[in-house]
Amino acid sequence: MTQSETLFKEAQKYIPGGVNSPVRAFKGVGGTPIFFKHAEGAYLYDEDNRRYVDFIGSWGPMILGHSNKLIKDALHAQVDLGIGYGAPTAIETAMAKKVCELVPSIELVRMVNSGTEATMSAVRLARGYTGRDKIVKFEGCYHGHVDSLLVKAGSGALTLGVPNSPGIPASLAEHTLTLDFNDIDGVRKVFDEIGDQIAAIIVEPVAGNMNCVPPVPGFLEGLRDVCDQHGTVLIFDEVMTGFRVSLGGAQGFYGVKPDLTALGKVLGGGLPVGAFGGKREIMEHISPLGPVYQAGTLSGNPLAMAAGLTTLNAISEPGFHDRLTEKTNAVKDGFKQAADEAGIPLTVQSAGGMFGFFFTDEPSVTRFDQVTACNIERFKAFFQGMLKEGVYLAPSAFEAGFTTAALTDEDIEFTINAARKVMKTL
Ligand SMILES: Cc1ncc(COP(=O)(O)O)c(C=O)c1O
Ligand SMILES: N[C@H](C=O)CCC(=O)O
Repeated sequence: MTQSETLFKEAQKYIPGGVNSPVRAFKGVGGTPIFFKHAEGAYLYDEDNRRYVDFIGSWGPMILGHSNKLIKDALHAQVDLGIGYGAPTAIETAMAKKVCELVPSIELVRMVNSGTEATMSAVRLARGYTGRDKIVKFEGCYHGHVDSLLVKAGSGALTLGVPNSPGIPASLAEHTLTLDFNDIDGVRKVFDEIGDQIAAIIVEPVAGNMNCVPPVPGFLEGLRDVCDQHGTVLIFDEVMTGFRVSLGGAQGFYGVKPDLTALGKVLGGGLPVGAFGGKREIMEHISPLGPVYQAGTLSGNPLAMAAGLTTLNAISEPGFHDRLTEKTNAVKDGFKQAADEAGIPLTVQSAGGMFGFFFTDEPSVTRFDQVTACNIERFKAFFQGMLKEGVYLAPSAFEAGFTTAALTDEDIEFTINAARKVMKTL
């Protein structure tokens, strides 16, 4: 037995399914999840001392790579000052200022502890602001495990076949309308009928929880237009895309301004952080300025702020995202070439520092039904083959992959050589 197998057996005695978040259980690919004990730069090291080139980066936050010295130093310095005070600190304001500078649609921002809290609070605010109950989301998009948003959801909910989770009252779910991602005509049709009842549209501007599906030209612009016409709040869930697709997130990359934005992942530099922010006029409805209640014992805690602000400063270095995108493109082109050489139909898509690959004949994947029609068995075999070769990809065909600044040319070459070898076995 490997150490991971032993540890997984023990974990299952005390933790549901042996994991603290479902996708980690490897149910989407089979086999035993790998237990890690150490990470450095582009690499993860498991309990059996095997090294893996990591393309998950703790599900996105580790954009600088693991155990980054700048972040470790910032954390050590903050620990010496105190771990948390439950009261205002200067670093929270510095963080909020930085977020507002990097994401110009955000005029006021509130820190929370996870992406889930960020989207949950943004939806509550949109409902409180408009006085309407209904919200629109898109099939295959995942916005955390928020009751109103776990309807036809992506990520682990899709991987495990429970996109509509039990435990959510029908009387709540009926306020969530789920439409097709990238279908602006479908959105317009619904808004023509009941637009005046819809509080918010929430969307992942690049869908990263049904693999990686960028918006088709006109989709995000169309959402902006529909929301303007109907007094509906447009929420971009940039928990995954924020500071990753570009320094200004997907909204900076595609040039469409939402009313509210949910952030997480990169924002916390690896610590548990989320945030929501946007137009001053809307954000002023949040407590204590306004009546929409929202709070958090550990919100804005100084350790998370130190790791997050250090990350945001580091990625603000000129050219950071160009270099990250180059790395992503090299991986993307390498996977495609490896597949072509082996005669395996593959489509690879990306946006900045995120990517996804689909075992399909379709030249591009823009719709949810195309995602689910892909060859999942081939994905599983590829995943397992790459794992054996020492490359750690997301353990589900419905998750995006992430590149980090720590990836070297040699790591990318190593990964592409592994892909060449594995593609030939599929
Ligand atoms: C787009 C998106 N929104 C929200 C979330 C929820 O974030 P968290 O897992 O930090 O609660 C995630 C990831 O889980 C995500 O990818
Ligand atoms: N797709 C999820 C977040 O982006 C994966 C993280 C998780 O749910 O554990």
